[in-house]
Amino acid sequence: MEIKFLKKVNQNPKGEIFISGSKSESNRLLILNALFDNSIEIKNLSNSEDTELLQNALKNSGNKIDIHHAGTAMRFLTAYLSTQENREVVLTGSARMKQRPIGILVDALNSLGAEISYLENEGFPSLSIIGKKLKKYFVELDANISSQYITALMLIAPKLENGLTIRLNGKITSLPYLLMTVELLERIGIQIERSENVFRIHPKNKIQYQEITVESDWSSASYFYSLAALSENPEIKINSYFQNSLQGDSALIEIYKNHFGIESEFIGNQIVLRKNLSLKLKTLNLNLNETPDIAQTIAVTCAGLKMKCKLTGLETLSIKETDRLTALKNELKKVGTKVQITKDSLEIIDFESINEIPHIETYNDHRMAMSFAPLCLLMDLQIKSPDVIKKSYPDFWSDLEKLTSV
Ligand SMILES: O=C(O)C1=C[C@@H](OP(=O)(O)O)[C@@H](O)[C@H](O)C1
Ligand SMILES: C=C(OP(=O)(O)O)C(=O)O
Repeated sequence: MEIKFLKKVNQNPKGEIFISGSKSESNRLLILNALFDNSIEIKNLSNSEDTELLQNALKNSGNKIDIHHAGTAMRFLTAYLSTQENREVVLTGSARMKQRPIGILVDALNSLGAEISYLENEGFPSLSIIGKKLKKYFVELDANISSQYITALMLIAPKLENGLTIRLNGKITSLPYLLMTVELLERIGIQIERSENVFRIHPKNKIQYQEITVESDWSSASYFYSLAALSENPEIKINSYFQNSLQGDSALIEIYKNHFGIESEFIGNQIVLRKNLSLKLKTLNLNLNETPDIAQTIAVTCAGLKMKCKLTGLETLSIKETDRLTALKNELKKVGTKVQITKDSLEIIDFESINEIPHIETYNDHRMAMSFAPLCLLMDLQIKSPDVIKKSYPDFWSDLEKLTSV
């Protein structure tokens, strides 16, 4: 097994990096392009493996698509393929993908007239999808498991004959991702009305040719906020970000300012991260239901700073690339951090000294590798299967090195 040895770095991180486009925005725009005759010229598309997998899947006209571990792509393609008349496809994925639930989306699509069935376990991939013209225009579904199901429906909605009214039941999880979908649809000229938990998406057959520049990925930026927080005098420049972000993870600006003293100065589309050393660190209480992908980053920042915290709203973490709550508990222990978890929370309760170099397991989860890496400012550590980072951020190791080897 490949291992990355990270030697303790003595310098303060400094330098400039260019992070590629948001994986979430890119994946939405690729589906919209497939539906609307490539009318969008996408600039700064994500170079993540997940986006590449989706791009290849959309070019694949065969009858089997393996989407590996790309959850967003799996959900969006399920909806997309179910509307492609005269096509029959088996949509499958990695072993982990076959444990990530998709029943809520499949039920919703089948209730609209789709013909999707399970090839292995009920409620989970692999799927057999027979493309159909979906004629109904009302659907309701539970919104508390994954917002990706709802986005998947919203993306195909304008192409349905009568558009689609979506009623969401229960608490909406990961809400900013839904709002991102709404804003992107509106940007390409689709009309949407919302009243509380009901979204009405109007039909549209054609859109105008246009260029959209994807903002760089905020979840990827989180690791450098953590790096800044764990150092004394950082000066990290990250590109290219917008003051009006569609990405919920841009909440990092406020979270790292208020709790870790990291100031983000916008200079055009560049953000310069510096540290305000006068902020007194206090126990952190945060609900991360709207920003699940930065939970690991924040937990590890707290561990590195020996700062107690209680992170809540984490109920979706157990069905992501791995069970992220259990993975965090196991690996934080190796860096001397005692953690208690419940099904929706993580609490750092104590710290102890460690006598050996931690070997961090990554559980096929890119975010486990990247969230632990900034600890190299404090200790030597080893990260197993470092290539996992390619799922969202193939340049991560070289960018980290650039900032820590000045
Ligand atoms: O729509 C999206 O692009 C995403 C939605 C979120 O998933 P859930 O809605 O399942 O929490 C997030 O965790 C994922 O990385 C990307
Ligand atoms: C959860 C994630 O991705 P996905 O659900 O698309 O596999 C992620 O990138 O953290």
